[in-house]
Amino acid sequence: MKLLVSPSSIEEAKFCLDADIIDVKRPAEGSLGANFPWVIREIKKLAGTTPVSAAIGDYGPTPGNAALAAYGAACAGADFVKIGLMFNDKDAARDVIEGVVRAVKEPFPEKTVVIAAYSDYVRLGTIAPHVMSPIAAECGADFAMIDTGKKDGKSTFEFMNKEALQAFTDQNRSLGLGTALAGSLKFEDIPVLQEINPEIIGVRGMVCGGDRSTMVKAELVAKAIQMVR
Ligand SMILES: O=C[C@H](O)COP(=O)(O)O
Repeated sequence: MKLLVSPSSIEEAKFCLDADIIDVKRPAEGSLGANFPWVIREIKKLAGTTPVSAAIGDYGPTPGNAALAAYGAACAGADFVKIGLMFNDKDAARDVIEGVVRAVKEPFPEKTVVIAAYSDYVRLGTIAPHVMSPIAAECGADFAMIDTGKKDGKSTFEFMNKEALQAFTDQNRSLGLGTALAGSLKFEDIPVLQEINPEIIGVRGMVCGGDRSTMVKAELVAKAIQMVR
């Protein structure tokens, strides 16, 4: 299980260099809010051989917008391009995922596409993670992810229990997809996450000390790395 940490700036990224994946985002623009291409570029330089991920946003059914943003993130240097589906329509999900996969993989076949659905999909009225995964697999994406869509401090574990997260991870494995789990995860969730054993867990609030709108703290990143490895 690898640790993905989400800094929101170049300054914060300096505290995340020992994580397995550095995930560039702009929390002020939503759960998977996109940061600027120059920030992705600078963090990629800073990261050296550590893979860099970039969130491109929480999207409605707008495949053109999503594909262009995905291409932009890949051109800026992201090794992982991550999109959230903030709508509930299977056909539209297929269009968005197809667009994003093609935009990234045609020029950069080695890059990784991550499709996120939200653990709080019922309250958001968005596509369920287990419905999204088979579509992501059919379209050639690499990872299916769960995150919380509304960042109000409620954790993914408040919306999906261990069994549901395990079923999602197993389903993805059988579809040939990797799994990333996130959503206000806490240090005390790490043992159960290790039992579920997704390929990646993603954190921000945990390494900010609980409030994801504050700065990432180097000592909390070190603690998370030590607990995960
Ligand atoms: O990709 C993972 C997210 O950045 C998780 O953020 P969070 O832990 O604050 O919910």
